[in-house]
Amino acid sequence: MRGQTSGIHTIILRLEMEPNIAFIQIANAIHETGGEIVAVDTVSRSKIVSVRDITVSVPNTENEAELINGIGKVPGVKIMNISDRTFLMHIGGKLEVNSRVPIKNRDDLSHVYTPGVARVCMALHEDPAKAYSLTIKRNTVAVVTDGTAVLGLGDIGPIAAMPVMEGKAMLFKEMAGIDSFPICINTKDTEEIIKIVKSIAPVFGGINLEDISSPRCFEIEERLLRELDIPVFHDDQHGTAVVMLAGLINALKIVGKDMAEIKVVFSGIGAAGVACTKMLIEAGVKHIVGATRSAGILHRGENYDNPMFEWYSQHTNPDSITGSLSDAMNDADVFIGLSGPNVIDAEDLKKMARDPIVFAMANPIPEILPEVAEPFVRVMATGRSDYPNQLNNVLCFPGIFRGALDCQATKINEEMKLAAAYAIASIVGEDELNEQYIIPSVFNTRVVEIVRKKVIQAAMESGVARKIPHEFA
Ligand SMILES: NC(=O)C1=CN([C@@H]2O[C@H](COP(=O)(O)OP(=O)(O)OC[C@H]3O[C@@H](n4cnc5c(N)ncnc54)[C@H](O)[C@@H]3O)[C@@H](O)[C@H]2O)C=CC1
Ligand SMILES: CC(=O)C(=O)O
Ligand SMILES: [Mg+2]
Repeated sequence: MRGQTSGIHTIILRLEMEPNIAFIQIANAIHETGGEIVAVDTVSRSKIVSVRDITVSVPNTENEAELINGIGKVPGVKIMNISDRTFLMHIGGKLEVNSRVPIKNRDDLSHVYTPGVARVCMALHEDPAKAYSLTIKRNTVAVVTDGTAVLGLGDIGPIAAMPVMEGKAMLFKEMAGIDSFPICINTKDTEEIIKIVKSIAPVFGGINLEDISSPRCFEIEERLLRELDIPVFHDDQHGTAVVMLAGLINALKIVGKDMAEIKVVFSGIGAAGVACTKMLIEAGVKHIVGATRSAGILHRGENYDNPMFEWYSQHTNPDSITGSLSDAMNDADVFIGLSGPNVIDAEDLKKMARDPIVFAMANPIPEILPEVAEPFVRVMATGRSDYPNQLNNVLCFPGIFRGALDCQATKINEEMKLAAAYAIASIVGEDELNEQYIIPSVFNTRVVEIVRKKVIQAAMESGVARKIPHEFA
């Protein structure tokens, strides 16, 4: 069984072993504590001692402690070092900045820097639009957070948010060739965040807002959208909504149900939950019910302090049902979780209508683990990479920004988001579609290109493209 703590967790144990030790003793000690040997490398070997690196995947941190304890008890084996592969990959950070033009001599220097650079500065002073051809603006996106809703970890602050933001920047680069940089801001004040983002905007071709908690994230995005002329995209809202819709389009084909007929239950009415709800309403879903831990099912009969709960209660739950999340699950066709770990159980799934679809998308621990849910559901998806059907906004943000940057869109509008959702769904062919494959892999190299094309088309048709890429001319 895969662990709840953080998905695949790999450690490398450096062991010093006396020559008479049978490796099977070590393998047994690992196996007994739930570990799985991934690789064995011999570092050195002599008549007295041999040193080996054993790479082991462990289900969770408790098993790791047990495993180390177990190996420590094998006679003639000494643990020399334990390294955690995840941490090793973070040493020194995950990003660096490279220059695109070599500086080999004085002449190069005088072109890329002073005095030559001054002429370029003046050209930009006369015509700021040239920033798209003469600076990094054309291909650079800021990944902006205040660290208040980092994955499902909550308000862990801007420093602790950095590994996620560096990760997002890596994904922009690896998947779509977009340069991006983490901007982790040390304030939670809405006005201050808006002011900072507006101040840094000249450098960037787009702003990807990330892991900013609700309801502040809605105002921050709305204001920036109005006040900036470059795309501003809150990934946790719209990237998630695009990918969720893509998954649902395909899951509904499997169960033979229609958007207009289904009943959808949401857990978690935050940034992602609200945006996904809006997207489903746009896609024609009529029957949506949302529930939160504190307020239960949101309904018209109640007044809520949270403005988004108020909006939600007015725009969903047409039958004004009341009760808990568990009550909402009665006869639901689809459950969408964008909240926290283990909020539903098998009993809740048993109450659902035929062929339940469950998207338990909370990271890193879903609302219900697939191994618990699978006996009771037809289609199961999570946000994680270690289960089938990964519904994660990484399928959207690289391609949607690639498209927006390539046509110098002033914004990423609803038309572009819907186009991205249908583009992602279309990658899974009718002959390939099945319960375990409703959404393309994040490593499917066609995703970015297809999303890019459809997004550019939608931008052109909806009048927000400032440039027509040559293949569309
Ligand atoms: N798979 C994906 O691509 C994505 C997944 N997510 C996940 O969705 C969740 C929510 O993210 P955001 O909407 O950005 O955060 P948010 O802070 O805006 O909203 C969180 C919502 O979930 C509720 N919640 C939090 N912990 C809960 C718990 N233990 N039990 C029940 N309800 C709980 C909160 O009350 C709030 O309504 C996170 O776990 C996040 O990792 C978010 C974006 C993308
Ligand atoms: C995937 C993502 O953006 C999140 O869980 O916050
Ligand atoms: Mg996020």
